[in-house]
Amino acid sequence: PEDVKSLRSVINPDISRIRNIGIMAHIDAGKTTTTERMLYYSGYTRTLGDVDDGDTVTDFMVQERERGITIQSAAVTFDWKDYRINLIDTPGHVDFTVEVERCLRVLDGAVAVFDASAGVEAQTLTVWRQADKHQIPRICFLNKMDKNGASFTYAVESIKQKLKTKPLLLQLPIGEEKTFRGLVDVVTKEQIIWKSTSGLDDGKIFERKPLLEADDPNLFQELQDTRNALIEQVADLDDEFAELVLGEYSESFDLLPADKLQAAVRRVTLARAAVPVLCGSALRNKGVQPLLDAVAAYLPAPSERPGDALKWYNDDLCALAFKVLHDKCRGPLVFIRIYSGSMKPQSAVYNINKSCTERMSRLLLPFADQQVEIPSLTAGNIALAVGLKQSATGDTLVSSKAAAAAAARRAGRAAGDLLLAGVDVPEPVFFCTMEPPSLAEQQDLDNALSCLQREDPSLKVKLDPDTGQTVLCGMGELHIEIIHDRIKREYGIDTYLGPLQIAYRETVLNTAQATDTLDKTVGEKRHCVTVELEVRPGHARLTAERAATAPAIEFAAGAVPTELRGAVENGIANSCVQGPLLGFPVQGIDVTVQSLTVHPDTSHTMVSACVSRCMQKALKKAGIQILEPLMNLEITVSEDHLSAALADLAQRRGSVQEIQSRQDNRVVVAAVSLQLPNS
Ligand SMILES: Nc1nc2c(ncn2[C@@H]2O[C@H](COP(=O)(O)OP(=O)(O)OP(=O)(O)O)[C@@H](O)[C@H]2O)c(=O)[nH]1
Repeated sequence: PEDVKSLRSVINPDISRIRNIGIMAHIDAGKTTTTERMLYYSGYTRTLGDVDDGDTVTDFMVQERERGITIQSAAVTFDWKDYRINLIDTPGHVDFTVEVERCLRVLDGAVAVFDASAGVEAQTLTVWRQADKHQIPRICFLNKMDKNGASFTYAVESIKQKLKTKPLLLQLPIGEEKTFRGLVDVVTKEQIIWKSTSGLDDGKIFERKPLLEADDPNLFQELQDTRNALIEQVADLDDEFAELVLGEYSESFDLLPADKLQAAVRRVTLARAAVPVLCGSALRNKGVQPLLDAVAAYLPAPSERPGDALKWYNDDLCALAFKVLHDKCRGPLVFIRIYSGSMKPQSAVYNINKSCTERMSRLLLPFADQQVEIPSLTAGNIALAVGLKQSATGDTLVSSKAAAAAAARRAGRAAGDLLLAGVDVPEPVFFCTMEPPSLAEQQDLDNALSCLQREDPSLKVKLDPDTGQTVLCGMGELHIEIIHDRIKREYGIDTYLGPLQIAYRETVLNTAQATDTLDKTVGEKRHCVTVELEVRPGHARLTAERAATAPAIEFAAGAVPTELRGAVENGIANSCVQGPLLGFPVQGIDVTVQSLTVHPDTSHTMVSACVSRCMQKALKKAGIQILEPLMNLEITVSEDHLSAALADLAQRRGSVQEIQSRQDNRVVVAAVSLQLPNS
């Protein structure tokens, strides 16, 4: 049909016209619905997809359609007016924060979507902090203005309080809840009303006209007040604008041209001094087009973002692989963000992380639900490369080894240091065994798991040394379930999952000393070691950084010759792999090696073995404590259910940190040790 935009429009738009943005939100705030509407209004999809029917473009994995939540973040490209928008759909579930983090690295800006009846919720706070860390300018979209309980004022206040940011009100809603029907544009002083045409109510048609006092005196007054406050707020944050306001327009803000205000709001947003706030209802098809205008107007182009790649590489290629998908027919598809230079199909790239050269066959643009083959792509863009076999999520790609060396010289660093990003992966908290239906399928299973690990660095796969079974370690129950599901659907292996277990840790309660001697003659040689050591609770035991780290080791003065330190450290590390109580890793301990006596013929392996055995003794004597993973949670309940929720928390040994009020509801902020679903 003709009304679907030609997908072969501009391939390489001017960099100032590119917007690489993400949508971040609490689960169920309406991210998917908003994305769908964006694609629809920009002309790339013919029908309005509906999440509830499981028929959307971005939620393309089968499991996602069934579960109705977004797991894999997919990049989608579309054009809005003269802008190329690359949208990276970030997941909202807490099991997938690693995915969120990875996507944030390639974004230049973000839209935070909120449920206007709930304000800022827990997951948004987490993602918001991650975006702070990556210095990403944002705009806020208060969605669900049509919903019962929706409140613009409440949501704005919650943004101010919880996100500790300065909201810039660029719009006001016309009506609220059932009566929500349009917006006031505070910058241009216009009203935007969506027309209910008979039949198709898809929100494509709306009217924009100046809001006059006669239209609605109260709303008009509200607009005046909000606009004056906005102007003062922006003048406070931007000197150039302050000069203008204090000079030419000091008599009347009314005459201040919209484009001057807009330019100042843009500067303030890019400087991350404040955050524009817009509102609407994606489901009711209201507010999405102005949101797209705001993305173009206020969020940065790739060239407006800080970064060293351009400085290092000049016009040479420098790109980041930020996502790997495995496609049945085409093999691995690697999503790539280009920071400098350009890319061509049928060309070689050098992967700095893997120190290898690879060839890509084709280059695709992920236009809405179609992938369009392209002849080249320049800096600032996002593409899909076909044919890269080694590159994994987080790898840096450049044109050649020589180019990497040249860039390293310019940066005054080693080539291996010029990586764009490493992804910090938190320690997994759940694990379980996975078995193929027959031994013959073990190899296929291993292959499937290694593909999945390339896509998802938060999935860990181990071999149980005692049973030889494959063990999956993941971020949550849902994470492991989805991996299981994908192995069945995508690789055709119906695996058996053992019971889910929690990845506990062991630590010591007290200080204890132990000595041990190992005396063994192997062949001609006598190996003889005596060690004396002390273990005690690590002094930084309870801080988060320390939590996952290896023991801190000290050597008493003169006790251990330098050439044997490695062997002693190995012995200590080995003893911490499996704690003496339940066999979980030992962490949060300090060790002092007080003395070591070694017969001249003794091998390093024997030294390690003796130290390890001595450690086990000391650990047992020191008394072992099990550490449980803790989960922070937020429970929203009505007043009537508060006591029941608190009782349930108490039963689970949860600790309540705070009870807040949110409109008519109460919000319990608590920490609970992670428990198995049916325990
Ligand atoms: N009343 C109302 N409901 C909405 C609106 N937008 C979305 N919803 C509903 O909210 C629910 C969640 O919407 P989604 O778009 O799936 O939300 P999401 O943030 O993508 O959810 P996850 O992918 O699971 O994180 C669906 O039932 C939508 O129909 C809105 O503007 N108003």
